[in-house]
Amino acid sequence: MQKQVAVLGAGSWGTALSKVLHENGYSVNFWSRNQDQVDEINQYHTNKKYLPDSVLPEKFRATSDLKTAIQTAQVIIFVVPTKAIRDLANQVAEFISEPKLIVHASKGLEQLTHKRISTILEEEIPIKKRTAIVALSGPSHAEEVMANDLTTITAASEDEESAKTVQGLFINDYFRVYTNKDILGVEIGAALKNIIAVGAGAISGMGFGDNAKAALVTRGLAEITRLGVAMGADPLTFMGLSGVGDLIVTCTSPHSRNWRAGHLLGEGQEIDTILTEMGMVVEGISTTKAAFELSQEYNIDMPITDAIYKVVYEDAEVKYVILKLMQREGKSE
Ligand SMILES: NC(=O)C1=CN([C@@H]2O[C@H](COP(=O)(O)OP(=O)(O)OC[C@H]3O[C@@H](n4cnc5c(N)ncnc54)[C@H](OP(=O)(O)O)[C@@H]3O)[C@@H](O)[C@H]2O)C=CC1
Ligand SMILES: O=C(CO)COP(=O)(O)O
Repeated sequence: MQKQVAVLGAGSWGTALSKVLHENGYSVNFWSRNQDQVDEINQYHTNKKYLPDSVLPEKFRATSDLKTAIQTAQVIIFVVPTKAIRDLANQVAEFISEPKLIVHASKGLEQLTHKRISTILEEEIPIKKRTAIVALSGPSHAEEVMANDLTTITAASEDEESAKTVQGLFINDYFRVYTNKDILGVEIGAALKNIIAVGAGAISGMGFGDNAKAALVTRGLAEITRLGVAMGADPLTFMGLSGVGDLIVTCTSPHSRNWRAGHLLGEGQEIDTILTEMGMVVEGISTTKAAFELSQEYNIDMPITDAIYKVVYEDAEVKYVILKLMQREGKSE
């Protein structure tokens, strides 16, 4: 029997992933909570708010009926902002009558609990209602996937067979999927790279150049790895797609909302204004607080996260904290 896949969340990434699945021949229950958006997708084949320059395949359909989307699917993919995952998972669990493969493609840490997304899903979807949990992550701007630009990504799970199932769902000539057993490392890399991307945008907004960008990416990778390893991740995971790969893509591209938010911060705008005007999720802002608190809990030195925290949560001037980073005592690499 051909698999039916529910994709929950019709922002830019949910739309792009649904398009890949549709092109791979799967039946996609593409769910949005917004009926106007569902009507736009079904009638005009566009999703103007989130992907203004893209056109969707003509036969592609969306729905606002969550219950049917869940009940007719064998695989359920969550692609909503991290802060929406717990509540949505709780609703979804109500509709599950037989075990489903649970996947998520979101990148963040729950702000209050500091929990990873797979942990939230484990807590909200009872074990008898799921076969496994897989995280799908890697360097992948939705806009480029919509244009069939070449993309690589990783499917991470403690259950290797389920990771391979997800690999099989998505892999095609322009979208290459690897598997990885270290879901903890993959989720930590995915969440924390957004903080470094805010920093990369900020130094660009302040007018600094490529040397500064390279410094931030490299030292950002070092601090992400330090925390990830302390939490139990394999250090090599951070050399992969969800570590250095995603750092490169988000720290060097105006496609990245995290980079764009940082750029505006660097130009001197206020964070609240930036987030209101952006109208899309900027995960790095809430993850900064969770990562800052985790760095204290694990007693890990994370100077870049600390700097961004001071700007976003303590109103420090961005120029001041970036220059302070350079004035720290000399260290061994
Ligand atoms: N964009 C990208 O290129 C990539 C994004 N990601 C990750 O994917 C996740 C989603 O990002 P993205 O699609 O870009 O986000 P967007 O901001 O583009 O869209 C968010 C979507 O989630 C929906 N949503 C928000 N809150 C809720 C809720 N409480 N219940 C149901 N639906 C909700 C929004 O609906 P509404 O319009 O009604 O508010 C919207 O459809 C993030 O964690 C991001 O880091 C990962 C890889 C690439
Ligand atoms: O995660 C992404 C690309 O891999 C998208 O990053 P932004 O959320 O910053 O746009």
